[in-house]
Amino acid sequence: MKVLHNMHPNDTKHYDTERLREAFLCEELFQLGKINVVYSHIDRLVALGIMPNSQETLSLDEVIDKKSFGTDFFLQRREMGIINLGGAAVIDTQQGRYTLAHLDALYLGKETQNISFSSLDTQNPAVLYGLSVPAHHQYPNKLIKYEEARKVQLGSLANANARRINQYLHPDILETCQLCMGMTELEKGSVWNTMPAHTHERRMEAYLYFNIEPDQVVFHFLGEPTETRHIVVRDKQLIISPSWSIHSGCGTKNYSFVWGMAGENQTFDDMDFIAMQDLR
Ligand SMILES: O=C(O)C(=O)C[C@H](O)C(=O)CO
Ligand SMILES: [Zn+2]
Repeated sequence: MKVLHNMHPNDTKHYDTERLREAFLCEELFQLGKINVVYSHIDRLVALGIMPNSQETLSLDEVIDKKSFGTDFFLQRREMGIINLGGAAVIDTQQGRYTLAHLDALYLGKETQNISFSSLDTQNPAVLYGLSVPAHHQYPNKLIKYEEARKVQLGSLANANARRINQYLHPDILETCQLCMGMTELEKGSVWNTMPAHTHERRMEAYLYFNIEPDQVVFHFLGEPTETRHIVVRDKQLIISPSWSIHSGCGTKNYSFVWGMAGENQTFDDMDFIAMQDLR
């Protein structure tokens, strides 16, 4: 399990490229036949990269032992959201079986047990991206199909930021303790996400970029609004963004990303927008 620590904005100003990448970026979350786990001390968010091949089932309990989390099983005191970025997947739990097509999502509430993952298509393995945070109430498990996610259209082609936000774990769709999760798709010809940039003091955020071709990159912008830095991000790489940091990106071509938030509130619009003239 990879562990990422908190960073202070005053320290971050002095980071060079390597140190920035170490603190904010996870380069290799997905490996065929494996479950990879990243533990961030920011709001105790855990990111999981789960890529079962069609021959074997991957069991969460085999990767996350009692010692790592101090509980009898992973979701004993946690909740989790999963979005499938690959081929069809089956997720089995003691409470039920769920089939996820490409871009479907699943919410697993506190106390869900015996979780395992398999791919249905030999040619096209499932690519399951999970986020988990502490939870103190049990809400029911729920499958959210891509079509059922709440759709919000933002930006314009003229500003190179036309994009669709798909909100899966959102208070209008289902109740969760704190986890919010969704996926943003940029239209062809649009390259900017989340600009004008914002922060939200009450929530941290994680961005998992995908649909980036091998010869393309996204420049992800982070830092305090007056002390911005960038990290070059490639396909299926993860950025962890503390609440004091902007989180925005500009690609060399259109791309998509999964965002997830945890913290004090679930009010999506509770953002402090940065005026363009204040960005530095
Ligand atoms: O493209 C966007 O804008 C986003 O996807 C914004 C994120 O959802 C976000 O930053 C929510 O706070
Ligand atoms: Zn945000």
